[in-house]
Amino acid sequence: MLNLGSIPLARYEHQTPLPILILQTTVILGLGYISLSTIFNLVFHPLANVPGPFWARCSNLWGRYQNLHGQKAHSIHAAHKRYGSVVRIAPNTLSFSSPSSVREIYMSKTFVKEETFYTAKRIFHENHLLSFRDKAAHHQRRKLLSRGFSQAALAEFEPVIHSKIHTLLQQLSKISSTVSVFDVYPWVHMLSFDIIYNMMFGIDPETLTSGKEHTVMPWFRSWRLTYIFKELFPSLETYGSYVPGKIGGYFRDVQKWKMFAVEIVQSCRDEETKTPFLSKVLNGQDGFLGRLLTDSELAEECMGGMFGGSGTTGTTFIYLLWAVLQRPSVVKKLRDELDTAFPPGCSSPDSVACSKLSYLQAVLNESLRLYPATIAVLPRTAVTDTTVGGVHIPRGTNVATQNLTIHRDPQVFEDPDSFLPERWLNINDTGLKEALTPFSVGPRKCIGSNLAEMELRLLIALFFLRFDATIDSSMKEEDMFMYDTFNMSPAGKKLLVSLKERK
Ligand code: HEM
Repeated sequence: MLNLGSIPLARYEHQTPLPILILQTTVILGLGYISLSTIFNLVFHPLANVPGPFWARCSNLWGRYQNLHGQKAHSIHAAHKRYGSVVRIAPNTLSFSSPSSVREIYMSKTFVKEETFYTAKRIFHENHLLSFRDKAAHHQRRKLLSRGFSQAALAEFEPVIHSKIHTLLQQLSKISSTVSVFDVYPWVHMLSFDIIYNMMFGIDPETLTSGKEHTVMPWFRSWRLTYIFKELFPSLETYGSYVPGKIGGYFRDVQKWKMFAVEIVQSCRDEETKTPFLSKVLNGQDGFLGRLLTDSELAEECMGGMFGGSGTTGTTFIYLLWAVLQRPSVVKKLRDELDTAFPPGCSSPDSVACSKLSYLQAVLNESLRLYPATIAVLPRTAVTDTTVGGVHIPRGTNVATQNLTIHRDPQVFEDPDSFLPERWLNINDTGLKEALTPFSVGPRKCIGSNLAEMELRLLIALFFLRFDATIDSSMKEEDMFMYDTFNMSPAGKKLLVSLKERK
């Protein structure tokens, strides 16, 4: 006998449950989207004819993956060697290797900072000088903050730099009298941290004196990880601190850092601080906003300044030691110049006297060339159709150069991979100078370049006048691999040296 009731039941039993159905559809649509966009990127995209690594032409994930592994600048450099002066490093992004393109891109009004990359560089939900994309807003903020980096502000600040370098050298001398080999890396970074913290907040964090990490330092390291994650998932900017576990922990650290910085700014305001930086900007109007900055905005600027000003100078000096100490003839020439300029019993070197030393400057230039603290691409987006190096750039395309490649251009720098300070002596070739862009160029050039150079010149002079140093034989090239996270640092995060006070 026919059982009519069994027919709908059987049909129901063969139906796929709704959640599985949704999942299947999502996967199919997702795969369809990825396949279509890959085909579009490879075949129909306006940049489809520009050469580049296959996966970079397919998807942005190539660059994100390189970022996560600190390899991006190196992979782009290798791509230029393989494919030539214009390389497609993401479906919508071109990298240029010729020094002339640096000026074409970074001095032109046709480009703005690229959105994902620079929004990720915000610290805690607000723009700071580095992250602004709007030109008018940036121009006014830069005008305000420039007061804090003026020649007058730096001259006022120079005694602090001297005193901090003096503390560093005392500590190094003390350590070297007890151990034969030690790691100079954390000490040099404490120096640059103490200097910039002092400049921004007018407070001495005394990490050099105590030899211990400051509370802020781990939060600061966490921030460098948050911007890598934010580039991958921009919505983490808003929700990051709610994510459980380690990744959310980085975002919560940044939150703590922000609260800490706001408190300091508040107390500086209450005490009408005399810090070289804050005293110049606390009571100045931001012309774009038409008002004073809030404590939160100021805190963000100080935190941005700390990012710009600590790892960068510290890392530059570490690489300078690494390069110079392996070359006794360079040490001798530097030392001869210093001994002549500052004979025993003479006053201590100051920034004006150091800026006149041509060999010292040559050594610094060569270190900034081979080991620029920012080796990475600095992406910009075209706001209208334009050209770079004769290549048509449609509106909306991202373009960039990176110092790792510009500074090793064999057409400008003979024997580009060798450390040769002599190339900077008596130069008639303006091309050489123009191709040295460690601080970038144009309206977004580093605002702290004068501070950085002043700090580094003094440190080089005082260090080499006082110590004989050698690199420990256990140090390997791999330890000094330039690990790229926008600002680079040596992969091994150490520099083992032996020091002796000079007689
Ligand atoms: C050797 C040391 C340094 C190097 C190699 C360096 C390099 C750079 C570079 C390449 C840029 C351009 C970034 C971009 O376009 O995305 C930049 C911007 C910046 N740097 Fe430095 N920097 C150094 C030291 C400093 C110091 C000491 C400060 C002090 C606060 C600082 C603060 C900044 C700021 C605030 C910006 C953003 C400027 C703007 O967009 O208007 N930097 N730096």
